[in-house]
Parts: sequence; C-alpha cells; structure tokens
Amino acid sequence: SIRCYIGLGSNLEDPQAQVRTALEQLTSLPDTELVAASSLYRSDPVGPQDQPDFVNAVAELNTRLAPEALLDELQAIEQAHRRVRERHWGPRTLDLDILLYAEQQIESERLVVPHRFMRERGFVLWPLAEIAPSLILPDGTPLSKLLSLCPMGTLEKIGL
Ligand SMILES: CC1(C)Nc2nc(N)[nH]c(=O)c2N=C1O
Repeated sequence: SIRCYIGLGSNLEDPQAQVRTALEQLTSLPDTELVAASSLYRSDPVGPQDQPDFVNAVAELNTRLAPEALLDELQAIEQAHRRVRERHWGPRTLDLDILLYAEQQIESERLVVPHRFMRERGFVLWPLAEIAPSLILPDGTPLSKLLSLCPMGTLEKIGL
C-alpha cells in the first residue's frame, strides 16, 4: 500500500469539531488505514483576511486506493460536512487535500500532487513535520529545509 498525507482545514461551524470528526472519518475509508494524525493548529487565514481563523491538521494514511479514488472519498467526506463553496479561497466547513501520494508527482485535471502550495504554507508544513519530521518531498527537498524558510509565526497548537 501507499503512504499518503492529507491536509485538513476548517474555518466554519466549529472548526475544531469539523477537523476532529473528519479525522475519525478517515479511519473508515475503504482499503485505507490512518497511520498518524498531527495535533490541531489554529492559524491566521492565508489569502482573503476577511474570514475566521482556520483549524488545520495533517493525517498520514496507508492506502490501496488509486489517487482519484482517494480524492473521490475525500470529496464525499467534504460533502458530508455540507461544504458549500461561496467564493474561491473563502470560508469552508471542511477542506481535505491530498498533499503527498508516496513519491508520485501527479498532474491531472482533478489532481495536482504534491499539493501546489504546500511548500510555502506553514499551516501544512508544521503539522506535517510533527508526524513526518524526516520527510523528503518527491523533488528531493527535505521538509526540514522548507520549515527553515517558513516561520511558525502565529500558528499555535490547540490542546487535546
Ligand atoms: C483560503 C486558504 C487559501 N487559506 C487558508 N488559510 C489557513 N490558515 N488554512 C487553510 O486551510 C487555508 N485554506 C485555504 O484554502
């Protein structure tokens, strides 16, 4: 099976509960096991600032699902959280992104992996480093190097 990493984010309708529930739902995906989950982090919105703070986390899965089948399952979980897209980069109840899918580099209509913005997003890199500190990205960049370029800033770990 394939090791993959999922980014979770929410800033609507009790974001902590949205992320915690989504983590539980990841444990029951078909042909998939949840290997690890980061802490939850509160983070300032990147992009449009006129929206609530986010709660972010990263999960590590082992899956036998193909990338697009995994994406279908993640989108079903987002729908179950009544994700409504008002505006691009606007507030949402739940965002599930495939950050990494083993060493694969994927560029299809539906899917770009590694996630195109992950290298410059502290709300992804710091939770990812919590569960996979020695990770090397498919292009050979060590996660530790990306972290050194990405201050933790106002990111703060949320207690359990
Ligand atoms: C709107 C945009 C770009 N900003 C974010 N900002 C933060 N802090 N966390 C997110 O998950 C997030 N997701 C997004 O899609």
